[in-house]
Amino acid sequence: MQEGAMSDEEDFVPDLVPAQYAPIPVLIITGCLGAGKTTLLNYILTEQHHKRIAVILNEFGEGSAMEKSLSIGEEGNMYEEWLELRNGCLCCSVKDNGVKAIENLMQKRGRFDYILLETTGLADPGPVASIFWLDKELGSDVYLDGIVTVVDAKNIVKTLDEATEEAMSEEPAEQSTLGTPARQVALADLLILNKTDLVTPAELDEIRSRLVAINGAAALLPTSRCRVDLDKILDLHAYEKVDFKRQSLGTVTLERPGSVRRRDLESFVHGLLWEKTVADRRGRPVHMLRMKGMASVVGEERRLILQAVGEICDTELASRWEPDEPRVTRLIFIGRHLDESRLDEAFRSTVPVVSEHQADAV
Ligand SMILES: Nc1nc2c(ncn2[C@@H]2O[C@H](COP(=O)(O)OP(=O)(O)OP(=O)(O)O)[C@@H](O)[C@H]2O)c(=O)[nH]1
Ligand SMILES: [Zn+2]
Repeated sequence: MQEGAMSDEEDFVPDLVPAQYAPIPVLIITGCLGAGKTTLLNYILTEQHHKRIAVILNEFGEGSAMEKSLSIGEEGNMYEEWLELRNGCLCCSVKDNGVKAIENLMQKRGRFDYILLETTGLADPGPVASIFWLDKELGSDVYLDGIVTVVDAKNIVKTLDEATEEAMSEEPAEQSTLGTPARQVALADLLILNKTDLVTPAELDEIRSRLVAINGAAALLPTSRCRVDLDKILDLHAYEKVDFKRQSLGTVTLERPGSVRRRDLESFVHGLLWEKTVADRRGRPVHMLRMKGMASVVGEERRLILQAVGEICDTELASRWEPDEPRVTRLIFIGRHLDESRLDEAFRSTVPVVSEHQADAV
């Protein structure tokens, strides 16, 4: 009830007070237990980043200095404690998925300009990521800058194999047979291949091809102790630009010059994600983990960005097309049972290219 009253009041505010704060980017850091997530956090915080960073820890592992320095709340309680870090950074630890922490963090607005959120090693990052689109109030405060998955080079092949076996024995037939480790890889915008000091160059090659087979769209940075160039991690803007350089087994891209109707595009995406209208040659419906897209929509000067994590989808208008920039629509899919020609066929038949003078038919 109070919340309702508050948002009513807020509705009047924009007329009187100019928007004071721009939405703050949130970077989700995920990866298996012990992969190096906290090492990455600590590294980012100690490097020069010219940002005031707020950190949200979603769990307590053993061992890391930062985690130890936080006292742990009672088991099962929603717990939150704030800690001032170097360079005016803030740190907070929570036992839930981090959304409540972000809401609370917003009360400290103005004291930070970037949020790092470390998920538990056992978690599928999908639900956390999609909350930024589902929760509209939260969505005006923060935006998802990207998902970084830290991979333990020493263990990843074994972890992927075991998790897939486990998932296959548990799940009923046509359900997701991808374990959490593979989902973490699939959802990544950036893969940090950590602990390269513990493997041979030949092993590294094998790991790379395993990762690329699951997610060929993510950038991949091999490293030790997460010492990566911060420019490659912070401000990813993974959901604003759509990069199509790579391709692989688990990744399909479709590209068509020209403009399309927004409603055609949406019905294609809905059919794909919800009605499962597209299947591979063996009749298995596409199991989409991630989709990113950028479209040129008739009658619209800005590019339309499409995003999906699992079945949750979001569209948003982004930057303007330059006057002489060729209009193009591109979609990238990461998932299973992806058959490029079937997808392309469905795309062509559902989303015809239309010319600008047909714009009134939108
Ligand atoms: N040899 C080696 N050890 C590393 C590297 N990166 C991190 N470690 C060690 O691996 C262990 C786990 O690192 P963390 O950063 O705590 O991993 P995490 O992903 O946060 O772990 P959880 O929060 O428990 O899931 C620590 O003992 C690190 O010092 C690396 O590149 N090489
Ligand atoms: Zn950790």
